[in-house]
Amino acid sequence: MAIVRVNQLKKAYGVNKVLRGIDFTAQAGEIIGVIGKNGAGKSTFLEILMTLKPYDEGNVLMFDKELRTLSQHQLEDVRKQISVVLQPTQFYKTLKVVELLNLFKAYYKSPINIEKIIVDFKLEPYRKKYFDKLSGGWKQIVSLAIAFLSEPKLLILDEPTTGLDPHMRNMLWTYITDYNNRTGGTVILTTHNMDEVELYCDKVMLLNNGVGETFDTTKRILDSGYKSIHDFYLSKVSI
Ligand SMILES: Nc1ncnc2c1ncn2[C@@H]1O[C@H](COP(=O)(O)OP(=O)(O)OP(=O)(O)O)[C@@H](O)[C@H]1O
Repeated sequence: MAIVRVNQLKKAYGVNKVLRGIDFTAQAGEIIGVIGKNGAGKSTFLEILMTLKPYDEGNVLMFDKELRTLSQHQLEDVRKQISVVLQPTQFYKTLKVVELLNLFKAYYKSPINIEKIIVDFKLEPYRKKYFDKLSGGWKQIVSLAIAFLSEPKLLILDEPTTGLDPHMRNMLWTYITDYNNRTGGTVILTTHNMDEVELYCDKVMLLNNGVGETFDTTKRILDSGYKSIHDFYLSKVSI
C-alpha cells in the first residue's frame, strides 16, 4: 500500500527552481533515505510532505489524498497520521523533560508508557531538567522521543542524527528500526551520513539538480557495482 505518492512535483522560491519534477513513492513499512548535497532541496521536499509548505505543480498524495484539494478538516486528518520533528519553540522553555513528555502523551492520547520512553531514550538523568537548558543533541533526542509518542503511520525526520554522538545515533536507529518492525510504520528521512543509509534504509532517493536522479533500493544500488552508498553518492554528485 502506498502511503505517499508524488508525481512531477515542482517548487520554486522566486526564480530559484528547487524541485523540478520529483517522482517518489513510499510504501507502507519502508524506511527511505533522501540524500543530496547542501541546498539540493531535501528539507523543502520533506516540508511539503509534512504539509507545511505549498507546492507549485504536480501531485502529492498522502494516504491516497491529494494535499492541494483537502479542506482544513481533511488536512488535520492527514496530519494526525504523521509525526515530524519540528524545531523546538520558545514554548518549551518553561517545561521540564518529563513534563513535556506527559504533555504530548496527553495531546496525542498516547498509550505509550512515559517511563519506557525515558529508559529507551536514556533520559533518566535529564527528566527534571528544563528543556531549554539541555545541550543541542539532548534537545534533539527529546524532540525525537516526542515524535515517537504518537506511534505514527508515517514518521518524517529531517537530519535526525546530525549532532548526535555515536551512542545516541545507534540508540536512535535501534528505536527507528524497532518502531518500523513493531508497527509497520513508514519512515522518510534526510541525512548526510551515507553509512546510515546503507545500514538502515530500504530505499534511497538521490536529489540532484531538482530531480530524483536515482530512486531505488539500497540493495539494487549496491548490487549494481558500487562498493558502498558513500561511493555511489560521490560518483553521482559533483561538488
Ligand atoms: N523559505 C525559503 N525562501 C527562499 N529560499 C529558500 C527557502 N527555503 C529554502 N530555500 C532555498 O532552497 C534551496 C533548497 O534548500 P533546502 O533547505 O530545501 O535544501 P537541503 O537539501 O535541505 O539543504 P541542506 O542539506 O543544506 O540542509 C536552497 O537554495 C535554499 O537557499
